[in-house]
Amino acid sequence: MSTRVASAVPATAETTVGPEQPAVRVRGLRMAYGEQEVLRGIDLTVDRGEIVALLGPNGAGKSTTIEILEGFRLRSAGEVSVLGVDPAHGDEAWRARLGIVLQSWRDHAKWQARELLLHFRSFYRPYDRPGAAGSWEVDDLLDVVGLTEQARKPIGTLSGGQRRRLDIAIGIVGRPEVLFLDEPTVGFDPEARQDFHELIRRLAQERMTVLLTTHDLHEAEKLADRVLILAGGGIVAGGTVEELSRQLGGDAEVTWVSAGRTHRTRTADVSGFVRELLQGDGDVEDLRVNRPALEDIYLAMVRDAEGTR
Ligand SMILES: Nc1ncnc2c1ncn2[C@@H]1O[C@H](COP(=O)(O)OP(=O)(O)OP(=O)(O)O)[C@@H](O)[C@H]1O
Repeated sequence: MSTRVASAVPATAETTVGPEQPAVRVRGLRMAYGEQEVLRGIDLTVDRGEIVALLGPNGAGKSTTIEILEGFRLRSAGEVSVLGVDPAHGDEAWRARLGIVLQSWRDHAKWQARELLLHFRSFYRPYDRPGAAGSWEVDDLLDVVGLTEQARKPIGTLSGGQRRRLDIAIGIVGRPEVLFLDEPTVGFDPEARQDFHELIRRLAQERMTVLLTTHDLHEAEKLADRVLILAGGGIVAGGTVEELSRQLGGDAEVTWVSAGRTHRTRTADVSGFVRELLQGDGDVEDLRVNRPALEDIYLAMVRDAEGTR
């Protein structure tokens, strides 16, 4: 757990976050490490109960962004609010409303999973609110993350995927309102990945807000309501995966052969174009439509954004 950070960032007024207010709101966020400017003024909003994936290449600033939101790192400039509080000034009661799963985490290899969860739960118990579900019963939580059999095993004997599930259990033991996950499924096999996606979706149905980072476009596609692509110091695109596909890869390539010659054109309106083509006088053979894969579009966009830095 991090210690609280002192801040040069002016405090913003604390507000109560109602259902209509976003869980996370960021405006003009900038971050420099010495001379290196990593974030150049990013804006993002995450609504209550939403699952948002922050996608981007190595070094894009994904961890930096969520560490600022968690209150672990002080920003250079910009406005940030998480559950109505500026993270640079968040107190322990605010911190108890967040869940955090870092990229890697190590504990003493001889501790047992159940013991460790009981220990972490004791930090959250004082902040359980009357009438609310409160922090998890540890045995229920072990069951939910699929670690019942490993409950009393030393942590050092867990596999990589089991260790990651324990990290996630630690992150959610206080039943957070907002959960930050930094590359949560690294080391998971496909089955564990699918279980994890189901778990996160189930938690989001209970109005938990999730902001996760990933390199994996397929993971973002499977899990997130919305994807934000961070590259070159800014959010270069955002939306649902379908919106991104339309926004970024709207033009499909249509090829066909007519009178022995191959023709090629790009269009956003494939059906309209093909209808007109087929209604025309010429013969049309070997008609093909190619849409670029989302992955190719993503890679091209990241290359563009990095090229303009
Ligand atoms: N404490 C630090 N001091 C100096 N530079 C840092 C520090 N932390 C991160 N950086 C630099 O900031 C940039 C962004 O790093 P960050 O870890 O936020 O990126 P990321 O998108 O999470 O990358 P990855 O996908 O590899 O985890 C990198 O160039 C990194 O070297």
